[in-house]
Amino acid sequence: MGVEIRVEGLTKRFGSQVIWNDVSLTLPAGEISVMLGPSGTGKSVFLKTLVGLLKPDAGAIWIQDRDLTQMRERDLYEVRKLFGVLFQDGALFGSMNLYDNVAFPLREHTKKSESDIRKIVLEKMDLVGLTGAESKLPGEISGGMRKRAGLARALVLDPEILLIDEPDSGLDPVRTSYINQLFIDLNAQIDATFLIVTHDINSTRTVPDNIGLLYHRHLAMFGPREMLLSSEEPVVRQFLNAQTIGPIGMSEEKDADELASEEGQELPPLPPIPLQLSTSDGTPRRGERPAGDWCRANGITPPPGSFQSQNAGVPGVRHSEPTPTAEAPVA
Ligand SMILES: Nc1ncnc2c1ncn2[C@@H]1O[C@H](COP(=O)(O)OP(=O)(O)OP(=O)(O)O)[C@@H](O)[C@H]1O
Repeated sequence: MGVEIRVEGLTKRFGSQVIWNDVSLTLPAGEISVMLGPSGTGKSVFLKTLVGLLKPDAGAIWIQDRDLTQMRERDLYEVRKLFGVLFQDGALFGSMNLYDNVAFPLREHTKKSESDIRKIVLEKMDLVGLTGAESKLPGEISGGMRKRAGLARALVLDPEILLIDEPDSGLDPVRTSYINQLFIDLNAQIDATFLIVTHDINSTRTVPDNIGLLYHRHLAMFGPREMLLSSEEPVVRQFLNAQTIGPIGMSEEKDADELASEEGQELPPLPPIPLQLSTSDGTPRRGERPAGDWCRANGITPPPGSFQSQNAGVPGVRHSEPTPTAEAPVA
């Protein structure tokens, strides 16, 4: 059973540099949320703060009625066991084979016997489609396989919360689709609360139950997928629809001259809201809602053509309904 995380008024600074200010949101238990934002807006810092690796300058992080920001190191150590974290590169030990990498947290944090460890490691490797690759070294496999090995390792302690930093960085579109499907299937199976940091708009439009956008040192918006995909708020609209017209420029904010030059230009229409990815075997997920539910409940007319396909509706989109399989190693 995943747990809810409630973030209240969180602020993080490094010296005089404010990373983000007064961030408040609730990651609903068992649901998949995505955090987006231009480079350098502090998405990774947000993940590290949630897991207690960085201390915020103000605010609270409530997990199971306890504020993580006020905990002593010993309690923090216990609470961290609720988390599984997948770092960008999988953070595998290069000299250990995949089996030993995945077994590592069990050997470090539990007193389980090697035969129990073996059962768990093989089960998690199977879950991420890596059966048979146990003896490979991280350097011998593709980036996608490394990420899945990192995911298996993040799963061995049966986390309630899974934090995933840019799972698609360095992956081609097909492998990104495989890993997206894997997240949906895993979420149904383990029912943990997922937070995924990504730059990939197509994944953002089809995978999560909720979307957040960090921009210009604050949380521009956080809410259900349909709310953000139908939003007319300029920053949200521009970012989620990968458009050039809007307040976001090449180096974060456009200046007054750049904005003035856009005056009178018509915004491209909002693309259709795609169907959300469903599990490969039809198993329902806790966060899943009927298509169009949020729009109906809030009296919003979705863009024409919405909820007709999983086409993400923005340039460069892929059509795919992948199922997880092993990938060929990259030479
Ligand atoms: N330990 C640290 N000490 C000082 N500054 C830091 C530290 N960690 C991150 N920063 C700064 O915080 C800002 C946000 O970094 P972060 O890596 O969280 O951004 P991001 O949104 O994840 O970027 P990207 O999308 O490019 O990965 C950057 O300016 C970075 O230099």
